[in-house]
Amino acid sequence: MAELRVTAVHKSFGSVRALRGVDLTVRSGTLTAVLGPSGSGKTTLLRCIAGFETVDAGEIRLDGHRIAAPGRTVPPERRRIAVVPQEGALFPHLPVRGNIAYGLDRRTRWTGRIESVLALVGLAGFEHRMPHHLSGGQQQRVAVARALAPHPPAVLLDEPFSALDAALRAEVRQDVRSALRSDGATAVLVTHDQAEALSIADEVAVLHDGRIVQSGPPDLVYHSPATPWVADIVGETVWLPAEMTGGRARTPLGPVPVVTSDGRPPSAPGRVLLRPEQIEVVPAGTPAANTATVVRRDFQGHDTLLALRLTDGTPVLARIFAPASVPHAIGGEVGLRVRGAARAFPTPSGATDVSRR
Ligand SMILES: Nc1ncnc2c1ncn2[C@@H]1O[C@H](COP(=O)(O)OP(=O)(O)OP(=O)(O)O)[C@@H](O)[C@H]1O
Repeated sequence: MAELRVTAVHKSFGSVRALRGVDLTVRSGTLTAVLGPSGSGKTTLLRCIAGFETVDAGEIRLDGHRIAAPGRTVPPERRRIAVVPQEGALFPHLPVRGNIAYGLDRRTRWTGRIESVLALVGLAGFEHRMPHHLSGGQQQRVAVARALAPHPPAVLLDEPFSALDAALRAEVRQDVRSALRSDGATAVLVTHDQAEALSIADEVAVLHDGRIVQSGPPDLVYHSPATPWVADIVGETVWLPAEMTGGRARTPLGPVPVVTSDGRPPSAPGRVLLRPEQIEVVPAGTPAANTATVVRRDFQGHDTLLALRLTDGTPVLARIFAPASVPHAIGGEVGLRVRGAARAFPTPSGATDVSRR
């Protein structure tokens, strides 16, 4: 397995600038999730890495070798990078074994590699099944086994779990993650699903309009987003207008300690970011709590996301975990307190975004 390094890559289609100077490094044996909304350039980036598209500027290196630059393109078959598409695209007329053997040389077919990659994805003993006798999740596991079998230098996964239903998706992605890890694969997964990116990647790279705007470990990107846009794309947000002085912010939820990306205490008006799990719901009338009215409930099984409105009209989201200790009927009143510090974005443009929710 090899390090993958994308440096200042640009790619346009006519007047559409799909990639505008992408920098991305995927360390050997790690998985990076490229997270971005529709049209941000995820598939184009994957296709440039795989060799299905040329690059207009910049370069891509795999294990130190330059595989793409303007006027220099190593063809896809010589890159040996494996691609797992959205739906497995298995050969329907071949059994599982035949599907995996397809890309292997004759000798490797009989080394036990097919059995070992099947075991890695949790399908030991499935060699003779036909694809139409497999569930969607099993088909995707076979697609991953097929990708890993020839020991490719890198594996690219293009929204590989999007066709699976929610419960199966969580299970298959964790199994695929551990298969990639056990095999030491260098992998890039593109997705627009923030939960997927945060849950399976070693690093998350956030793509916005053809540029990586932040990359780092999932907890860093979630807790210390570089911009308000990144904050919104990686999770639910509570934006509050704030006056900031000496490491504290005056907000509609009262005084809150704040942190900034450079560690310096902000001293400007702007807005602060909290995550819904930082909002503690207590009984209405609790001393030092802010009164709020419940306007919507989104029950998610293990937790519930509450949309609330403070008495001054400010919208707030709170995540409460089952079993809820405080009644929270729609239209009812509760008290709110803040846990931990807020992230400060001392920009005067804050009010516009706050009004979105
Ligand atoms: N072959 C092409 N010809 C013209 N425009 C293209 C082509 N491929 C992609 N684009 C444009 O480039 C931009 C980025 O597209 P891309 O498919 O890479 O985004 P994406 O993040 O993968 O989106 P999605 O999540 O919807 O698949 C879009 O504006 C798209 O319309």
